[in-house]
Amino acid sequence: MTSFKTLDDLEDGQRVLVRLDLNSPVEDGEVQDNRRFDRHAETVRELAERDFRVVLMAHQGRPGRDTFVSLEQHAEILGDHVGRDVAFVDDTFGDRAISAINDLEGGEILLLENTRMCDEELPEEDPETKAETEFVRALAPAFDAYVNDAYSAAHRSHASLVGFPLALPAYAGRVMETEYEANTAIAERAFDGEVTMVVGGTKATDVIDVMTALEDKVDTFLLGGIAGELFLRADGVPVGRDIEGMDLFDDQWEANETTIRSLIDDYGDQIRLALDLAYEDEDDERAEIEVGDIEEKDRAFLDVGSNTVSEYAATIESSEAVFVKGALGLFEDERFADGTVGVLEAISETDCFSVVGGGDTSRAIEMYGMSEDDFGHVSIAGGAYIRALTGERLVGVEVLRE
Ligand SMILES: Nc1ncnc2c1ncn2[C@@H]1O[C@H](COP(=O)(O)OP(=O)(O)O)[C@@H](O)[C@H]1O
Ligand SMILES: O=C(OP(=O)(O)O)[C@H](O)COP(=O)(O)O
Repeated sequence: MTSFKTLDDLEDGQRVLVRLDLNSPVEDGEVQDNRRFDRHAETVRELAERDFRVVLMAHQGRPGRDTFVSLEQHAEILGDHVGRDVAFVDDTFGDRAISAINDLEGGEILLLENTRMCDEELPEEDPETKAETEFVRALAPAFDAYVNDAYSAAHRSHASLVGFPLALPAYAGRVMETEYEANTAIAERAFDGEVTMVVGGTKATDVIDVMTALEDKVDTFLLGGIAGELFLRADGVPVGRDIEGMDLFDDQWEANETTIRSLIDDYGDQIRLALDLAYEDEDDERAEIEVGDIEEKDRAFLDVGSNTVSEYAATIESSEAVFVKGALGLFEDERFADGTVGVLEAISETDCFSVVGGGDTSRAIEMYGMSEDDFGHVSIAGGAYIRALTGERLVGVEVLRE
């Protein structure tokens, strides 16, 4: 279904430059292990086992932010996942990088420094301009082939993602292949039965964009999270009060009220809203209330209620395909995880085709002891996943296809 070349098309024994997305949370300067390392390790291991000289590029954070750090720690974490040494050189494309690349033997792995430490990486420019940068012109001649595995960064027109494919024969890595296929399935595949989409999380515009793009493809949207509350408010329920320190409702309501109302008017039959909601009572316990009994906007709701979970689970059970974007509640707090965990468990127990995306939502899978193997695909992409769902083409994928 794709027209890009994959690792199956690579001739053995070459010098390959591989772009990964190891962008990770950083706490007190310490890079946190996460599933991006685990997934990319498969591509890296395969290349090393096939005796390629493997040179890796990746980014971390953005200049000016606390998360903008060296990739030295990433080399160690990735090495643990690959089961082989991953050497590191603190240079992106200068003499030290070139010399470390030239010293590699077949089967050895080297990670270059954070691509965003190179001035030419970040400005969003077209692939032709990126291919002319000194970064690409200096590094490309040291390689026979370029592999892009960084699906989750493929919406960025940065040199390491779009410049090299014009300078070298270009291939998709295993993560790129799998993510592309799963995340475009909703737009490109025809399913025999019902297609259901669970939408929640904190960003109303993401939810609106997905619903607008997919109203022809999805039979039922199950709403929750902050986005679901904004739809309930449009439906006349007095909800949408922030918990202290958060500012999630009023600006989003102002910016999106008209669109939400017209979505309800146009596609009301496809949209299911919570029947009940959960909140924290005076004893700090989870309590629930039917939506019809809410009279005033006097408290923050942090999850959908148990009747909603049962209803949503029943819809999931009779679906042929289920896609998830966004959490149904504040699942990081165990008291308010029932909605998110309930729908994920329902998906994991049926044999429907399923894709779970969005960085935060997919974290709930391991937090609550579920297994990734029980889902069709768990995406490691955030922004790129949303773009794929809404039919937007990803520039990093397009250059590989060309
Ligand atoms: N009612 C709610 N109140 C506060 N936070 C919520 C609520 N519902 C969902 N969330 C939060 O939404 C986050 C996920 O939002 P978002 O970033 O939009 O989705 P994702 O990261 O899955 O793409 C979760 O971390 C969750 O805590
Ligand atoms: O983590 C990433 O995106 P995501 O947070 O949307 O999943 C990518 O590495 C892109 O990073 P960027 O959003 O700093 O360009």
